[in-house]
Formats: sequence, C-alpha cells, structure tokens
Amino acid sequence: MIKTDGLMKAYKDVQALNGLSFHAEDGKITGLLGPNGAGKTTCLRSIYGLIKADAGFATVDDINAADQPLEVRRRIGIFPDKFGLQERLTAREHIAYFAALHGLHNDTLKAAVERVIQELDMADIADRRTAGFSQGQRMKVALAQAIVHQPQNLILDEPSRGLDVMSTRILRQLMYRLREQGRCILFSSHVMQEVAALCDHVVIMVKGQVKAEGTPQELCDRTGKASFEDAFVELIGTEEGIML
Ligand SMILES: Nc1ncnc2c1ncn2[C@@H]1O[C@H](COP(=O)(O)OP(=O)(O)OP(=O)(O)O)[C@@H](O)[C@H]1O
Repeated sequence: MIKTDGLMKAYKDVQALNGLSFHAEDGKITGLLGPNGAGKTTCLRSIYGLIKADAGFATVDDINAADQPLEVRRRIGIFPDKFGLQERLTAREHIAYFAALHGLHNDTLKAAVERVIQELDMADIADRRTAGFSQGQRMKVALAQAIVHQPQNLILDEPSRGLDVMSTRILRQLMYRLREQGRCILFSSHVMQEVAALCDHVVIMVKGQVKAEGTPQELCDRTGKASFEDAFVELIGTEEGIML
C-alpha cells in the first residue's frame, strides 16, 4: 500500500507537487495520469526517497519514506525508465547484484535469482552477457532486477515508453500476475489508452494536485462522457500535454 499525504515540492519557482494526496492499494493497479509536467515523476521519486518533499509525506506499507528510506526500498521494486545494463555482465549477474543490494545472500540469493529467471521465462538468456541484448531482453533484465526481492509494491515510471508490442505485453502480463498476488502496482503515464486498459484505479494529476480519481468507468460516468479520453480532457480542462 502506497499513500501520499499533502506532498509539496518546489524546484526554485516551479511548484511541482502542491498538496498531493492519494492511495494506491494492494491488489490493484493504480495509474498516475497527467499531462507533461504534472508532477508524476517527482511524486514517484518522493515515494522512493530520492527526493525530499518540502512538506507532507509518503508512506509505503505505512512506513514513512523520508524517515525510513532503506526499509521503504526493501518493500518497493522500481522499474526504471532507462535500462542501464553493464554489457560485460550476464543477465544472471545483473539480477544477483540487485538481490545482494536488497540484502539477500548465499542460497537465498541463488534461489531468488533462479525463481525470477523462471518467472520471466528468461532461462535462455540468463547466462549470456547483456551486450547486444534486444530491447525485450533488456526489459526482462530490468524487470527481474525490480522484483527479485519479491517487493510488496512495484513502481513504474512511464513503463511502456519506447517499448515494442511484445515487450509491452510481457510487462502487462507481469503487472496482472503481481496484482493477482495482492501486490500494489503504481505507474505513471500520460498515455490514456494504456491507463484505461490497465488500471483499477486512476489518479488524475494536474499541477501537482489530484484533479480527480476513480475507476476509468467512474470517471466517464462522472463527466457524462462515453470515452475515457473525453472524460480526461473534460477533467483537466485542456488537451495540452496529453498523449493518445
Ligand atoms: N530537477 C528539476 N529541476 C527543476 N525543475 C524540475 C526538476 N524536476 C522536475 N521539474 C519541474 O517540475 C515539474 C514537474 O515535473 P515532473 O517531471 O515531476 O512531471 P511529470 O508529470 O513526470 O512530467 P512528464 O510527463 O513530462 O514526464 C515540471 O514543471 C518540471 O519542469
């Protein structure tokens, strides 16, 4: 469970977060949707403890992210927007490195790495150096690194940006599987179709605040619009900064 309560963050004279409060529950896929510059990345970084909010707080499984960043990181998997891989290391070595960062070692580490290799169906590439990996293979390594410690919460910042259809499908299947396991999945996007298709709960952000939230259907009903895209445009009041 991830919660933000009154998060505020300014970069000099830009107010990126302006009292942001929402919940992302276990067993649900929650989408943070907003136009460019709405504050989505700043919000996710505050939850992960990479950014210190000026006021307000974020909690992960009821643990304050600013007070106990290490404990919070153990409970979160981060799927990065860029898959920075060391080309000389194998996929297995990459995953093992992240497992070690999360405090796993010896047999527990080996078992965790093997489990995630099986889960993501990557046995055929596990012992290859990552130099020359395709985009889909690189994505699997990044996903494996994010979930090797079996975090209760998964955070993804614009996960499907730049991914091809096959990689996007693998990613979605994993998100559904984690939801079935009762985990909390929070991802940011400004791609409406993706959010409407994937999310149980949508938080629409504008200028660092929650403008509206609910299921895609609830947001359509509330605005009297048949399509989620029309509902979104109605709710944020402009089409600027939106990707269809
Ligand atoms: N390091 C920084 N220094 C100065 N301004 C920043 C910094 N990071 C973000 N901002 C500003 O804060 C605001 C929110 O940015 P943020 O990246 O959180 O939004 P976003 O919703 O993730 O945007 P996008 O969809 O374009 O990725 C923007 O106006 C941005 O220019």
